[in-house]
Amino acid sequence: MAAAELPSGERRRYLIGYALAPKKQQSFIQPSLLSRAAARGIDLVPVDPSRPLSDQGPFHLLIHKLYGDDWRAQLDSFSALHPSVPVVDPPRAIDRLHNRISMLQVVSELDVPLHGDHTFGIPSQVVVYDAAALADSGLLAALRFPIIAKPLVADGTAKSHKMSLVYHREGLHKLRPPLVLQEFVNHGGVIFKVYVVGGHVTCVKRRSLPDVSKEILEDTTAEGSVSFSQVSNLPTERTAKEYYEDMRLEDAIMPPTAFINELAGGLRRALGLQLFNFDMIRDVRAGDRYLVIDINYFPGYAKMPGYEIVLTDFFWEMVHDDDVVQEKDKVEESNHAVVK
Ligand SMILES: O=P(O)(O)O[C@@H]1[C@@H](OP(=O)(O)O)[C@H](OP(=O)(O)O)[C@H](O)[C@H](OP(=O)(O)O)[C@H]1OP(=O)(O)O
Ligand SMILES: Nc1ncnc2c1ncn2[C@@H]1O[C@H](COP(=O)(O)OP(=O)(O)O)[C@@H](O)[C@H]1O
Ligand SMILES: [Mg+2]
Ligand SMILES: [Mg+2]
Repeated sequence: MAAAELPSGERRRYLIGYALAPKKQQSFIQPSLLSRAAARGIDLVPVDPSRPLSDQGPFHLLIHKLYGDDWRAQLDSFSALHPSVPVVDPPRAIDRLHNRISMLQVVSELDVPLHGDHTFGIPSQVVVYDAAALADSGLLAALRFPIIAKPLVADGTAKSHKMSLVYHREGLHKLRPPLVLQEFVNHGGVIFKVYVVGGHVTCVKRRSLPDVSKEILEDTTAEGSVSFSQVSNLPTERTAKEYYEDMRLEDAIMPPTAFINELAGGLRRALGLQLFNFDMIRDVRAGDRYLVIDINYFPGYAKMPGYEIVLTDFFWEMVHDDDVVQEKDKVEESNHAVVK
């Protein structure tokens, strides 16, 4: 659809403010996105988080991935002054993704119709708040090794991506709580990344950690742990050379589209978020069982095929929904005027 036309024949333009960290701006705000959006009458402009939002714009939509109380206060006062301007997404809904327990709780509680024999869930996990709990055999009894130790907080810092694969109980001593200890599930070295942009869903395959061999799984004396960070972001050549000599990513079979769409739609509704992705693995022990292991707010969309088109369509829909809201406001105002 082309940009909306005003009665004067001019094209109506829409201003979208983005509040993103410099690294995110660099990856997301590509010239190809700016030009695609501009052709639909949408201009993307950076906001200055240190200045009142109401002094900038006027915006038809705000998108953001910034943290902290100051930023939240900024958004709150902006929304109080401009209730009809959508802010994607509400900070309270994003918060849920900053803790690896509350993040996956949503998946456990999700009630969506199942597609055929395909099921979903999350790996078994426990949360550990302090060093004493790491020595508590009762707490750990429910877990089978190997496990992945993940920082409890997922706030986008390098530290929050630092993980350890732990083969044996002894390997736990080195860890620094607060942590989530999650069962490592063999999944054929392939992860499915499902990108959600409003009602749009795209699934891509990425390399993941390789399976742990039968020998190590059965070796009760296996020792130690291995640290790693952001496997899915490792350069392909290096990953392939180090881990994946036998495995071909292109051979991995995608989960059925209907299943992915149902799951993504259910998560979108339950989370109340428009912009996120989730990481999913297929449990090799049960072929049609998928486990969600991670949910990320406003992920690296530029790596999603055709991201410019998908994001521009989303912006267009958001600003036109806004038109509906503004029209509704006008109607309500005139109704009040009549009653008065
Ligand atoms: O840096 P990018 O573009 O690879 O995107 C990161 C994501 O990679 P992905 O799109 O899933 O491949 C990345 O996803 P993973 O954690 O690798 O699953 C995160 O979403 C990361 O955000 P944050 O550091 O957790 O706040 C994302 O980083 P930010 O750019 O938002 O900091
Ligand atoms: N339970 C698990 N079983 C097997 N591999 C996992 C599991 N959890 C995470 N991984 C691997 O570790 C990587 C990083 O874990 P993830 O929870 O996605 O953290 P991050 O937020 O840093 O991306 C995943 O992309 C996947 O390769
Ligand atoms: Mg991840
Ligand atoms: Mg993550």
